[in-house]
Amino acid sequence: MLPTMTAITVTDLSKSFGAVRAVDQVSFTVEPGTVTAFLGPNGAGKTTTLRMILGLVTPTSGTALIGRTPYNRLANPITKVGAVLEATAFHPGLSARAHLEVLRTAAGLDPARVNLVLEQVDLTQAADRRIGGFSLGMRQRLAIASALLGDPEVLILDEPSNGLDPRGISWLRGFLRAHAHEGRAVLVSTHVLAEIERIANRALIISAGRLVRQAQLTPDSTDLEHLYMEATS
Ligand SMILES: Nc1ncnc2c1ncn2[C@@H]1O[C@H](COP(=O)(O)OP(=O)(O)OP(=O)(O)O)[C@@H](O)[C@H]1O
Repeated sequence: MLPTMTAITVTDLSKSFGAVRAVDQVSFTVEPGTVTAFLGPNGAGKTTTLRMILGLVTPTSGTALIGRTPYNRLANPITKVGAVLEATAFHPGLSARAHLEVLRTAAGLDPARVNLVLEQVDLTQAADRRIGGFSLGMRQRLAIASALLGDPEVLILDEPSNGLDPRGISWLRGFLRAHAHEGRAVLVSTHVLAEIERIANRALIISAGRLVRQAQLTPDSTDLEHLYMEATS
């Protein structure tokens, strides 16, 4: 287990875009050592919530804390929180290794981290190729490698299995489970219920901006699809 444990605490978080109430009074915690699935229909407010936790969207009201600190006030955020968001932009002319090296240098991390995360996401063979030539799955692996670079205690992933092949999805599942077993907190937004059901300890279901269900999950007894359909009907 890690020496310092960090959780995510979201309290009465709301965000309006003009007349659209994208997130409405949402409160939840993500405990260390767990995988929490963040589920909900298209447009329910998942990405907006994750972006508020990461300080990329300013809440209309409410708070989102990493441990006891808002993301934007963390001393060296890359070492606390790793994030994979939708449609990550990379410089197409850089190699995967160069991209990671830029991040590593900016954050003052150990040079050995680059090879380590490349290995973790199985991109070592492609490390010196231009990102412009990468497939969607390879970009997704690079986004995950970037999130892992600072060896963070909290992982926030928006649709991380997007573009991954079956081997990649299986790897991701094992990886997220292992990450939580080490005492880290994992919050993962997904539409692939069958995938997340096998590894999540907890589900948060959001619909039309409101948190409509929180449930503990057990691998054998929970029918996540049923829970989801019921909560979002
Ligand atoms: N920058 C923005 N400006 C205006 N409206 C926005 C903005 N970002 C999100 N919204 C709106 O907020 C609502 C929630 O969107 P959000 O992207 O958080 O949903 P989501 O649950 O992540 O959806 P999906 O599963 O389709 O990715 C939607 O109605 C969306 O149109």
